[in-house]
Amino acid sequence: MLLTSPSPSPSIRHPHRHCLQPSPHHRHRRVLTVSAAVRTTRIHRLIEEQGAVLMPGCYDALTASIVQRSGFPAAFISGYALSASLLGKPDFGLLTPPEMAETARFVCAAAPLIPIIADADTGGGNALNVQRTVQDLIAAGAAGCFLEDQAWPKKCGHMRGKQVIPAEEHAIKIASARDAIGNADFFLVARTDARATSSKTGLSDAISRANLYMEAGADACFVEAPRDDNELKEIGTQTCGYRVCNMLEGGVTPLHTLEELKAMGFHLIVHPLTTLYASAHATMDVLRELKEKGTTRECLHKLATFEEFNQLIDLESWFEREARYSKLKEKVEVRA
Ligand SMILES: C[C@](O)(C(=O)O)[C@H](CC(=O)O)C(=O)O
Ligand SMILES: [Mg+2]
Repeated sequence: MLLTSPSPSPSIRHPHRHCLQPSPHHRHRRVLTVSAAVRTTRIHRLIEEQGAVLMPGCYDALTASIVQRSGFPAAFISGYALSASLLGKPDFGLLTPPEMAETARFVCAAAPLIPIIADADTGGGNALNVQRTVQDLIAAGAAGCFLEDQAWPKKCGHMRGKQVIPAEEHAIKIASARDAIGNADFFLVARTDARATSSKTGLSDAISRANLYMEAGADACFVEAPRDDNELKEIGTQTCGYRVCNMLEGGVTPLHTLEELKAMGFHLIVHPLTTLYASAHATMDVLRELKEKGTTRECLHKLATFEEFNQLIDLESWFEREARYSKLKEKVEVRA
């Protein structure tokens, strides 16, 4: 045993946690084994209650607050969407972990009622960088993170030209993330991008990596970019632990409903780019019209109204607060 994690607090056991049967997909050398005791976090509890959890992506306080108000039980801060919204750049390894942690602080404060998982990309370097990244996300209020095995600089999982680091190296990063988490309420998703590295062996390599990362201490695994339903089903039966599925509109994986994916064995269903694409589409549409016609008079139905938007950001509660402190000021002035 190379590394062990601190003993987690005793908690509920669940059937998906470990592969009890040796599987052909356990072909990587076991470099480390962490404690098999079971952890529980907000995300574990949600999965146990709902079976499968639908998690839209967000990229700022406003989108996070809309996700919460729309009644979703959890959200995901997408690296792709943050790279686009903060930098105006593609998901090409340009976004840094401190930028993600800083955004996570605003996002988590804006949607305090739901757990929010942040995209940690590759963790910013080796096992030590991973620990700083994880601790910054915990301090920001995030409920978990995705940590992927791409080589830096990484790329969006559905783009060409991705490379992965050796499986054992990523397993060590997962174990170091587990150590950094300690007893914090933080859910660790190990992602592998190995499916894209070979059309012949990519899927089985990805599955075997996912299982190795589960042994190293992840709470869930995420095989990125399966190509069809057969691949989804194979991942849903051959990987251990809870499973993440990524529903990217326009990506390489067919889109499915929550219920369909639940039946295939998935537990966290992420729609990372739905809010980003919806707002980009709506903005382009309305600006095209403004440019053409010189006014928005005829497309007001495409915009939130002044009242709607003020409601969204809870304006009334700020007027109430203002009034409360004005009254207090009057009282203080009368006494003086
Ligand atoms: C999930 C993801 O990591 C993200 O940053 O949102 C991206 C987006 C996507 O392509 O779906 C990824 O998969 O790399
Ligand atoms: Mg990402």
